[in-house]
Amino acid sequence: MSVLQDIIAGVREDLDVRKQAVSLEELHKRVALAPPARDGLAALGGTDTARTELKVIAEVKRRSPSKGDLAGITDPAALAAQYNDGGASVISVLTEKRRFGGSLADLDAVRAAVDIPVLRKDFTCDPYMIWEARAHGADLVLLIVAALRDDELRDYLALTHELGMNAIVETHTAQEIERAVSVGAKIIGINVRNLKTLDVDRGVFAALAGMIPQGQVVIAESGVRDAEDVAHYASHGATAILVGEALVKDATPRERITEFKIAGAQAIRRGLIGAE
Ligand SMILES: O=P(O)(O)OC[C@@H](O)[C@@H](O)c1c[nH]c2ccccc12
Repeated sequence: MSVLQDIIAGVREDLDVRKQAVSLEELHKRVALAPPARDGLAALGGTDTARTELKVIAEVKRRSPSKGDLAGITDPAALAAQYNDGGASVISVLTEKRRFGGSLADLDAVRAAVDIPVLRKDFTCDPYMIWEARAHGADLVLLIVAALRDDELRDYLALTHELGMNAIVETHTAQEIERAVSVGAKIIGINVRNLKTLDVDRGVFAALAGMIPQGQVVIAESGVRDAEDVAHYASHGATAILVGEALVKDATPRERITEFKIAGAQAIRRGLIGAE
């Protein structure tokens, strides 16, 4: 079994427990009463024609299969507030429990702490999880192409939009990008972490980003360590970067995000001058 299949098997077991506790009908009611979703696509610059700044999606990430414990985040709300103050456009909250140490409680805490859009980052493998995300105040969900068939990808994307949310459609290969584009994904993430080996190869972004049609939001996911990595992704066409480890381990994440935003904007400006 691949790492991804293995993770999803655990996600399904945990999901069964939650389904017993809260029925889909109950979630429908909660969603009907929830305030409407915020516009995550606009927050990521999806409606801009010219890219002048690099957006940052800052992640609340406690643990990962490749690195183990990353940070003992005692107050996810306080961390999210720092991300917000530093200039993040979206906060990502990992809710997967077994490998990433996350929870819906983390999502709730972050949702209550910030006004910007929040991404529920999980291994979406059932429509229930999309309803659940919305019921807990999420504005975006993650759909991983490698984990879904085309019909599922289409259905889940449609449900996400019906609930007023946006999806980040995550890819790793040229073929997955083609699938994401063909189902009409507006926000496409390229995760440079190989799901089989868990190795990071930042060159993957540069190799694949050009395949994504103009006008789509392109997110560089994983492996941002410093301003140089940020500049690398920005100069190869990223609209946004998704950063976890580097921020949760930093003593001053607010300042770090600001630094990343400056590095990103500079790289974009250099690219524009170079293209003249
Ligand atoms: O901690 P990093 O290297 O900055 O990576 C963040 C993010 O890209 C990573 O957490 C991630 C990308 N796609 C995922 C899917 C599921 C879980 C986690 C992820």
